[in-house]
Amino acid sequence: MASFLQPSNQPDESGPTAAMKSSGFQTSLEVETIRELLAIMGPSGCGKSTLLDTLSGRLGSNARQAGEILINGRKQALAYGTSAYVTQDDTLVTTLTVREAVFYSAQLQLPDSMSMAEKMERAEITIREMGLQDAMNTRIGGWGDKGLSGGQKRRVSICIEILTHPKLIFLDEPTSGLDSAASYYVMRGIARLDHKDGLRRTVIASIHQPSSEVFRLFSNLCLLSSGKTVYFGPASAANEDLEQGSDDVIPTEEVIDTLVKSYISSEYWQQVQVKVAEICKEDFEALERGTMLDF
Ligand SMILES: Nc1ncnc2c1ncn2[C@@H]1O[C@H](COP(=O)(O)OP(=O)(O)OP(=O)(O)O)[C@@H](O)[C@H]1O
Repeated sequence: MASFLQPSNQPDESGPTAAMKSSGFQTSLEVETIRELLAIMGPSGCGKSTLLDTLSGRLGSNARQAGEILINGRKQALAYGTSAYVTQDDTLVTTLTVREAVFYSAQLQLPDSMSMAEKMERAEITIREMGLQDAMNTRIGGWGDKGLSGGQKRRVSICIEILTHPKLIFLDEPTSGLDSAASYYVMRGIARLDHKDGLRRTVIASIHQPSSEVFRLFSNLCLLSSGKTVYFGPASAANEDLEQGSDDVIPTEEVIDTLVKSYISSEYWQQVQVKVAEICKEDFEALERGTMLDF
């Protein structure tokens, strides 16, 4: 698996890179997750959903935002179909089967240039990609009308959002309300997408208390505390970095301050700065050559 710090030699095959610098919420984050999964973690109220909303351009007008969000090193709006946002709530029509729900959605979302047969095929492939082939003809169901399990419903919601093959996928707590097995199947479906269809995606998910199996699926971790980044780097390296604590009782604010300072003076922070600068330079050079980075 490629490290998140490895430069891409083939920018035209890469997924998008989102970078957010020093927002007005005092969150400072640069995200580089080409072909990998980034977990945004932290205690309740630390700002996970806010960061996700900010990166995806969904932040409400009543919130103040500063800094900039760069996609592949450039300020640009996310074009229709290039990104998807899967919310915590499944808003599905309970009387439809999985096949019907995904196919109807394909008819609405996919371009007129695709034939009905192609749309049907895309729907079926997407259902299989998310491991729902055995539930293809099961009604979604709701209160008093037992249908799919919670985890299966979440996977149907994800199917509907990935029909257009977005390269940037935001997931807000995709495992909330699910047991550890269902959480694992949801996240494994997402993690395997690239391998199944060969399309490369950037996935950014806020996640609460993942099991160790789910955590291992993530390549990178952004750990927040009170809206500040206390760690951003390879998920596998987070343990050793954060376990160096002390037994002394220190006020929470002081601990957060120490963690933020320690992160900013760490090699991970330095490497992220270098990587973001490289991406911006690559984009500038691509612009000069007239070969824009593909999104
Ligand atoms: N960087 C920040 N600076 C200041 N306030 C922030 C910041 N990020 C989020 N907030 C505020 O903190 C509150 C909680 O944020 P948010 O809902 O994003 O947290 P969360 O981690 O997603 O919480 P939960 O896990 O409980 O869903 C919101 O009122 C939000 O406006």
